[in-house]
Amino acid sequence: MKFKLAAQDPLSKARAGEITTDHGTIQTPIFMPVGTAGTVKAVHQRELKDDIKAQIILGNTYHLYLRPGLDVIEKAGGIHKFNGWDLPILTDSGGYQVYSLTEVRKIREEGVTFKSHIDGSKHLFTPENVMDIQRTIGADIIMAFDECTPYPCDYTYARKSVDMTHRWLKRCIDRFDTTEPKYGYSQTLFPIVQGSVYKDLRRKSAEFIAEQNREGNAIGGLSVGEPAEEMYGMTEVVCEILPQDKPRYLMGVGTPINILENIALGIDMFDCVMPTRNARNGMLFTRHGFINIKNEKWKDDFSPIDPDSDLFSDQFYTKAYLRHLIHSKEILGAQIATLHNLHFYLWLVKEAREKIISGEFYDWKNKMVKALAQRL
Ligand SMILES: CO[C@@H]1O[C@H](CNc2nc3cc4c(=O)[nH]c(N)nc4cc3[nH]2)[C@H]2OC(C)(C)O[C@@H]12
Repeated sequence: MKFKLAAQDPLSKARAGEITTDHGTIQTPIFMPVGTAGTVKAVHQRELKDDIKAQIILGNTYHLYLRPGLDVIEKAGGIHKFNGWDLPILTDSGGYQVYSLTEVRKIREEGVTFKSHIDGSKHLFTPENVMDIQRTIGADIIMAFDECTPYPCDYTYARKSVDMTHRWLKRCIDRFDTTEPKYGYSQTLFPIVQGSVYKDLRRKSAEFIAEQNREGNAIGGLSVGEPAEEMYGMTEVVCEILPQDKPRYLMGVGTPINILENIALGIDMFDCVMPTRNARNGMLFTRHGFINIKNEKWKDDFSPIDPDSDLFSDQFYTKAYLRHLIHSKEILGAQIATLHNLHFYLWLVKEAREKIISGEFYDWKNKMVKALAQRL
């Protein structure tokens, strides 16, 4: 994997770049639609590629390991062959999902035992087997096995947690660097900075992660309920330490405003369930603010969903019709709203990239953040 910086904003830490993988290039800043179980919910791969112009999507080790299972994915020839997405894929390592999805789990030095949220079967994830699992799934970028420190947590817990995450990282690196890709294309391992909301722990973790000299670095333990200002404070501290010449991935972020503020702090890659999950509930993001399409006010509004958008379905369908579909929990409603939000998120990061290159990012970002906060 290669990363080339194209431009840096003179008034902020924002940068524009390009990541090259064996499945294609990624223009950064980039938003990565979440396709947890091998599908971005309610959207076809063709729509993702041609209409939304997604450049990379996410899969999840925990979900894919449980269902359809590694045997099916291996027989298919890896995740790209299985789901038909032939552009880059990134898989999260499962640590977070075990923490957010399962009741019964035990975290030990060896790893994490957990019961499947699907059938209650018992499993063990260790740094070593999570590397093997991600080799078998076959994503282009894979994440280290870490503990996403819960929020809030006291300093002692956070310090112990980040130390364990660092010991687990060494085990991930040892395993990853002594195994080969299974399907003939290269894979890259990203380590993950932890440290909760404690600046000294964040600095210590960022320094340790930077020392590993991997091809990209992630920031975890955020977007877990902390106030946005705390998130920005930790991102700022970590980006001062992570190397300039490697992409920085802020996991699980976020709202359109979170994304713009973190681009200004030096983040290159984002993922979040918000545009897909909230779409299914009728929350639409636009450049003029956000719309709760279920609101009475849209009942007989026959204007296009988004007149500013070049997306077919944003022009073809009306707000009144989409409101009806969402109220009726019609599948087409989820499809139209999801297409709209993902198209908007990809437009937003593309617009940010162009403003960084033209040197206009700082003023544009401040104007856009004000607009995005409006309820329409
Ligand atoms: C705003 O959406 C809710 O917030 C969560 C996203 N926030 C998030 N922070 C993360 C941190 C880590 C981490 O430290 N390590 C690893 N390996 N992966 C991670 C994944 C993460 N995602 C979504 O997760 C749920 C589905 C609970 O609600 C969404």
